[in-house]
Amino acid sequence: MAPGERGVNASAGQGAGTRGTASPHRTVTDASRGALTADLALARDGFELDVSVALGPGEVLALLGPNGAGKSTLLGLLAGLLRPDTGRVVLDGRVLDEVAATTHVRPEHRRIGLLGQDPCLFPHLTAAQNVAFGPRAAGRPRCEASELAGEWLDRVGLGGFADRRPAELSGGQRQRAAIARALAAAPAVLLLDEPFASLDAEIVIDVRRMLREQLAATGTSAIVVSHDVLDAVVLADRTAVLERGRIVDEGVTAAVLAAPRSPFTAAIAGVNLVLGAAAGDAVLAAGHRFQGVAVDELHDGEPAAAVFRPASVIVASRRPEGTSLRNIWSDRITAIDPAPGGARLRFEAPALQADVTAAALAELGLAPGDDAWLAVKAAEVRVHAID
Ligand SMILES: Nc1ncnc2c1ncn2[C@@H]1O[C@H](COP(=O)(O)OP(=O)(O)OP(=O)(O)O)[C@@H](O)[C@H]1O
Repeated sequence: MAPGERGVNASAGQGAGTRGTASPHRTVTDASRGALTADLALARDGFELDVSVALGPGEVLALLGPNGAGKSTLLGLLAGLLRPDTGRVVLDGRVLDEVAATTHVRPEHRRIGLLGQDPCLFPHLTAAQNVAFGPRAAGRPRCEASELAGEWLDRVGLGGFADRRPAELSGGQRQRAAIARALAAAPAVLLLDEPFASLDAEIVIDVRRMLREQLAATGTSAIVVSHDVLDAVVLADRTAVLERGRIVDEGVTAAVLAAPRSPFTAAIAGVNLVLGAAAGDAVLAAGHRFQGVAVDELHDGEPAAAVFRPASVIVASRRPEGTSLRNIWSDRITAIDPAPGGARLRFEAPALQADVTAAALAELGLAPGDDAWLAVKAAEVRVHAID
């Protein structure tokens, strides 16, 4: 593959569509490294995971989803810490798990690194010794491993901190050292489970940028579990959304956010999502017709979604009269939350949100439990098919 060419082909899902092919961030340096396919099922205490994931060489996939969706379980299976009930994991042509053939490669021999939100550095070793640990364990001579550790600490911006122990580093520096340690072991795939969750917001920006640069420079494939949509936007080529053990949305990150298929995806994208049945360029849902602009080929009666921004919703205490607005309905307010410049009103059925200015809220005189009239211009509503 030519430098700069992007050869990604992640697909994950049980019926969820895969959107787009562009891959914005990656420069793949080793086309044969980090190609992962996994079909996995695991049932445990009432929870069932059933997913297919495919990761191209050097590709970064963001895995988003609500609490308890199974994100950490999936990473545990890929890392070899958990054994699937059924399924298969193949990395660069090598079978790591094949339940039918009782094949299971142990975690330390899979070439898959796992990094959690806690850096888990050895407390009694210096930063340099921590980073040298993987190369030493892989049989590199001490001086070579130490030289490599020095190079890695430079790469992650810790050049002057080689002799410090973890307790003498800040949280951000510890996570940088942990990323250096993970990458110094030269994994084909790096799994990151909420790697920035314990860091302050301003530090996250720098550490996230550093991680993106180093993944790209090394051509390491990665799956990043996160609750933060920015991780998907900044780090990932593609995004998959996991809910209740199934992948419900997957594709190029921008496409997933622009045309969400699940309420969780819509929430992280900051848009309203009304799921229903297609009728012309509209969606029939909750007894209303949401007229919009079709961005997909729609088939009457087939599942479809209407997507619009909370700021596009007009809120009134009386039914708007004599207007050209096509979409007008009433709904009950469940909550009013502060929002930049005013308030965000949450509604019951269909469940959606509207942003109003503080002045408009005062004029409306509405409170939770009240019914309000809502309207949105058809031009502001995107309608897409759900396949
Ligand atoms: N060790 C365990 N034994 C049994 N069930 C578990 C275990 N760990 C997690 N679970 C259950 O498996 C399901 C998936 O959990 P998992 O931790 O994978 O979700 P998650 O998406 O990573 O959630 P979060 O975002 O909260 O970390 C949940 O129902 C959880 O209660």
